[in-house]
Amino acid sequence: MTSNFPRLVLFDLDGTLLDSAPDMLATVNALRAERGEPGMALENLRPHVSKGARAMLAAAFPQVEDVQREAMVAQFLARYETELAKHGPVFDGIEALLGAIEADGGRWGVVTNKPEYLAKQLLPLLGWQTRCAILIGGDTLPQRKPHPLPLLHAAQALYVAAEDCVYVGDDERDIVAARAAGMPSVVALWGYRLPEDVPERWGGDAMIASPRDLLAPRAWPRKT
Ligand SMILES: O=C(O)COP(=O)(O)O
Ligand SMILES: [Mg+2]
Repeated sequence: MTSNFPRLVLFDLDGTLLDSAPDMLATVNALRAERGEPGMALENLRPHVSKGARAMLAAAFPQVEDVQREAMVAQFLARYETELAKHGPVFDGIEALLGAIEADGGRWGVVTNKPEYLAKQLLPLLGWQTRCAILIGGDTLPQRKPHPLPLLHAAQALYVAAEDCVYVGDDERDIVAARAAGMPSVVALWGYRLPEDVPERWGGDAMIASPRDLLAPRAWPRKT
C-alpha cells in the first residue's frame, strides 16, 4: 500500500506551522512604545509577517526612512528573541498533522527565512527539537527563499530526491522556491497574505485551507 504522506515534508515556519503574528505584534508594539507611538492592531500587522522582518518593519513604521529602518532590524530581532512562542501558538491541526506524518514513518523538517539562531530556539519551545529532521534558516546557506537552494539542501541532506518531498508554505516566495527546486508544493491558505496576493497565480500544486485537510487520503501532490 502506498503511503498517504510524502517521504519528507518540509514546512515554512511563520504562517505555516507557527502563528507567530502575535509574537511579532508584541515586538513591534514594544518598539512603537519606545518611540512614543500607539500600539498597532494585530489585523494590520498579520498580513506582513511572512514577508520578512524588513517588509514587516516597513508596514509598522512607514514614516521611518529606509536607512533608519535598516538599523531597527537588529533592535527588532533582539526584542523578538524575548517574545518567541510566548503569544502565538502553532496553528490548529498542525500537531495532529506532524504526528500523522511521523506515525506513517515519514519525516518532516523546517525551511524558513527566519535567522537560524531564532528558529533553533523555537524548536525546544514547541517540543519539536528531537522530532524535526532538519532546520534551515534564512542565513544557514548563501541563498534564501525564493532561491531553491535551502529546499534542495534539506532534501539532499536527508537523502530524499526533491520530487519525493513536498514543501508547504504560505507565501509566494515559498512556492517559487519549490518550483525552482522541482519540488511539489502546497499553499497553506491558513497563513499570512496581503489583500493583493493571489495564491491561485503562484503555481502551487495544491491549495489547502486547513492543516487538517492534509490528513485526507490523496491530499498531497506527487510528482513520482
Ligand atoms: O522571517 C521571515 O522572513 C519569515 O519567515 P518564514 O520564511 O518562516 O515565513
Ligand atoms: Mg511564512
